[in-house]
Amino acid sequence: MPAQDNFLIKVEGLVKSYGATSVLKGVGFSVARGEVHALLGGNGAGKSTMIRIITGAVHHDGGSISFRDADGQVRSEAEGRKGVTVVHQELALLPHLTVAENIVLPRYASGMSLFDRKRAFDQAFDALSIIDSDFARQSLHRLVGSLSLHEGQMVEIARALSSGAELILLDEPTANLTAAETERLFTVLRRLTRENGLSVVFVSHRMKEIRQIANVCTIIRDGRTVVDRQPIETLSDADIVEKMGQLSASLPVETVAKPRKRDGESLTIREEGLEMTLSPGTILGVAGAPAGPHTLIAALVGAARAKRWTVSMTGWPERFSSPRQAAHLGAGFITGDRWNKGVLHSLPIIDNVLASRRVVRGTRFAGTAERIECFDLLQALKVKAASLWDLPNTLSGGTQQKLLLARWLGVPSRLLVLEEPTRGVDIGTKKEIYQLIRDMAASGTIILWWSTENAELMEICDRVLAFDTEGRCAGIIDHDELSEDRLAELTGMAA
Ligand SMILES: Nc1ncnc2c1ncn2[C@@H]1O[C@H](COP(=O)(O)OP(=O)(O)OP(=O)(O)O)[C@@H](O)[C@H]1O
Repeated sequence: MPAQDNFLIKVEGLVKSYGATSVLKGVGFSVARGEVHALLGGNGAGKSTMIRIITGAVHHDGGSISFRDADGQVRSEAEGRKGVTVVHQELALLPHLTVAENIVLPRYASGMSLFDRKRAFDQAFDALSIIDSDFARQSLHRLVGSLSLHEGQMVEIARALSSGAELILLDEPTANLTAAETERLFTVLRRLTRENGLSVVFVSHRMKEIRQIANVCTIIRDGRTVVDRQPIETLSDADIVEKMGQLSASLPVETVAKPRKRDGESLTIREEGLEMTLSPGTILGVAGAPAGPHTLIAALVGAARAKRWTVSMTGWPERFSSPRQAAHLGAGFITGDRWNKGVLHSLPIIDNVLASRRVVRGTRFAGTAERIECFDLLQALKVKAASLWDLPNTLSGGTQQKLLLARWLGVPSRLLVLEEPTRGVDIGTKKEIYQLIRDMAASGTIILWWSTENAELMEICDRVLAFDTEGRCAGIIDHDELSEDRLAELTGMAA
């Protein structure tokens, strides 16, 4: 452990409230040079709030932040912050600029620098090549607005890695990255911490990845530090879960599955050379880089432009004409692009939760019965909101994800399509969500679940449809044959 004065950053007694809500109640946190530090805690514990205070985006009400240079000399907050960069859960890219412009923009922050296009493109190419040189070659001139969420994530991470920062704060960076991209990112982080003394703060709810990359961890619970700079290998998963106050995650999982309703309608999905019939209650996992899964998902939710896939189910057309038609006919959808396509930012929590019900039922306003329904749904998902009428941006990222899930819970659907449904959700709640989805399957709903987290697919799915990196179907694996190796082989993502 470094000497007391050798920390790059030290946060002490940090306090922050929003109105009557006390969020940080004296948090302490420090990061040494050259370490990968896991910052852990359940949804709403205060991790993002602390990160925003460190970067200066949010003011704190009390406590202190101090920065030191490599010689241990104290720096001003303004000077220290110059060495800090952050990748937030929600991407912060400018859609009307190209990929290259987005990557180099922070280097022109003074407003006085002249923009040298050739140099900028070279710098951006180098930055993006750190993660994926093919993607770098193809994408530099593309507008960021035309990128998928997954591509945007790579651009944002490349920008941070190439910024020359001494400290990178990564808030759930691997959601939307495939296993191979995550492995490449980790290789780069290991190299930069070892060779350049870069410090990394890694916020994640994916235990396996936390153990792969982090040396040390701090756990925050309800606005207070409960574990301070402890080497991660000294804590078992159960210890971490217990310290986070997530006892539900360590409860035994249901070993006897509920009997599934199998006598309803089956769904057949088809493309050239592939036909697959899903009986009611099937949970079909979808694995692989987004190119393939996205075409299938778009077809199932009425958003496809290409005519690659057709579906057949009684009362359904071969291809949905719109998302509205799909929803009316019983195909629900939870997008993986929470920020742009999921959360209704200017509407209160209650409207966010009831959105799907309103489309299906054709209602517009929240009556007393709907308010009670919304309240019950939030309770089922353990969402703590001061009021149903607050805006969703008063909730933490993982809690916003729960709002999207609440939208479809209990809505009688024939099919529910889920893209990374547990993104940013804490370990305890993940288990509860698995159970809720299993219950929906038991009532006969067919579930299609795309995830970049293989462990999750192996836990929840009856079968997995794997796509290769070109977007072609590479194979179907039954639950009993599922393994990390098999998934890596079929998706072309062996690390
Ligand atoms: N602008 C705001 N107004 C009111 N409350 C807020 C605001 N921003 C955050 N909060 C509250 O602060 C608490 C901590 O949120 P924060 O985003 O820091 O949690 P987190 O630990 O990052 O959670 P997650 O793992 O879900 O991202 C939450 O209860 C949240 O509702």
